Amino acid sequence: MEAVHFGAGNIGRGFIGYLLTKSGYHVTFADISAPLVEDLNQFGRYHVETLGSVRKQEEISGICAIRTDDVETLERSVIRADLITLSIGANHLEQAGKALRPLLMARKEKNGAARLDIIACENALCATDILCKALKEPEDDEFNAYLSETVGFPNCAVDRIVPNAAMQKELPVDVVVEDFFEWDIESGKVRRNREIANVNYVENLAPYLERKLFMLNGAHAAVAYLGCRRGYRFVHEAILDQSILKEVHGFHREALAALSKKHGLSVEDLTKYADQLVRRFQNSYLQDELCRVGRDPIRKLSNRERLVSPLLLCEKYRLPDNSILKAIAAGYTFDRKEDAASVEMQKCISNLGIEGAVHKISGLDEKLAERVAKLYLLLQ
Ligand SMILES: NC(=O)c1ccc[n+]([C@@H]2O[C@H](COP(=O)([O-])OP(=O)(O)OC[C@H]3O[C@@H](n4cnc5c(N)ncnc54)[C@H](O)[C@@H]3O)[C@@H](O)[C@H]2O)c1
Ligand SMILES: O=P(O)(O)OC[C@@H](O)[C@@H](O)[C@H](O)[C@H](O)CO
Repeated sequence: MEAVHFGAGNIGRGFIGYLLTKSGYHVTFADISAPLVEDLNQFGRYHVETLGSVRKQEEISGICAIRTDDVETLERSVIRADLITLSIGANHLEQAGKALRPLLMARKEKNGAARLDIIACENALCATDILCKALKEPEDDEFNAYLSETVGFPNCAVDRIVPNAAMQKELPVDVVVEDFFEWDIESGKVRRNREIANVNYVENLAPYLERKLFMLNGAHAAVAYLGCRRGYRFVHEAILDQSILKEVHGFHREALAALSKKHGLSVEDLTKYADQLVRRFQNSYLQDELCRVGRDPIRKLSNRERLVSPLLLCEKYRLPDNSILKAIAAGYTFDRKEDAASVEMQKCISNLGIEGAVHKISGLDEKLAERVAKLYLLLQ
């Protein structure tokens, strides 16, 4: 089985490429970064080092890589692929969909009968749907019919903490990961790849996806933004701070009450899930930097994302929401010169004031924007 994976970054190498190779796929990475592609081709392998109380190193071999601007080579790989996956960042999906369209048109001509699945493995609600929408050509019924009949577009939830590796690496393309992983894929939309090892194929993805995005990524963002305020560098340091831990517990209580109400999930199971998340955040071996976890605050603070979505669910069910609001307020204080979105967000706050910025970026109404603004001022 042939897989093409777009985005040979942390999660691409540390989780998707890792699991697909272990499931017997030959993985070809496609990336915009020329040096990364060169390194992957030079070594043809990399190590995945699991960091925790037990350490282990595994070698992933037999892989290769293509630059996304090497369109001819990429087209050949897309034509023969059984599976295409992506982890390039949710913001890049639209552009990637447009770039993938001519490659799939070529596949339709040369290998049109072969089934294929395309799965976007990003932290976003229904990332594959975003890609699929960008791929379709409004004027081309024949191409759209080909996609509908032959290509599966399952959404998924993807979970493994893969930080930027701080330690000395044997190869420049080696990655470090935590022990835990979970990949939930929408089973009804799969056309071909039904046996990826250790994947949880589920009929109804929404509870899994929202649980992961709200409880892991939402609380992770809260740790990052509150932790940066207090001058911490790493997730495991920030979560040791009792005042931050208290906010994380509060965030989890609020988000899990809303998730339980919406999806009928048991509070007890969600509480166990939350406890496990805190233990994962406490993993000091990972050396996961708060600036990675908080990166791109405009995306994280937007409307259909990890912080505002659970807030709106709490509003809908009239549930307590103060810790989620506090995490959002802390998000607006994120100010890192190296993070372009944080610079843009700070400019937006200077131009519109905090309430105006919250309205623009998070799409919150006057009442909620005012509550965020009050908490934001308290954090200053
Ligand atoms: N790192 C994690 O812990 C983790 C876990 C779960 C999900 N994710 C999600 O996975 C995605 C990637 O995150 P990451 O941490 O691996 O980031 P990363 O920056 O390490 O990797 C992203 C890679 O995508 C490449 N890229 C960007 N645009 C591209 C394009 N159009 N075509 C091909 N390659 C492109 C970049 O060059 C880079 O190598 C994000 O959506 C993130 O939210 C990350
Ligand atoms: O990747 P982001 O920027 O959407 O979010 C940062 C982290 O919360 C995220 O990468 C987690 O480490 C990951 O989602 C764990 O599965």
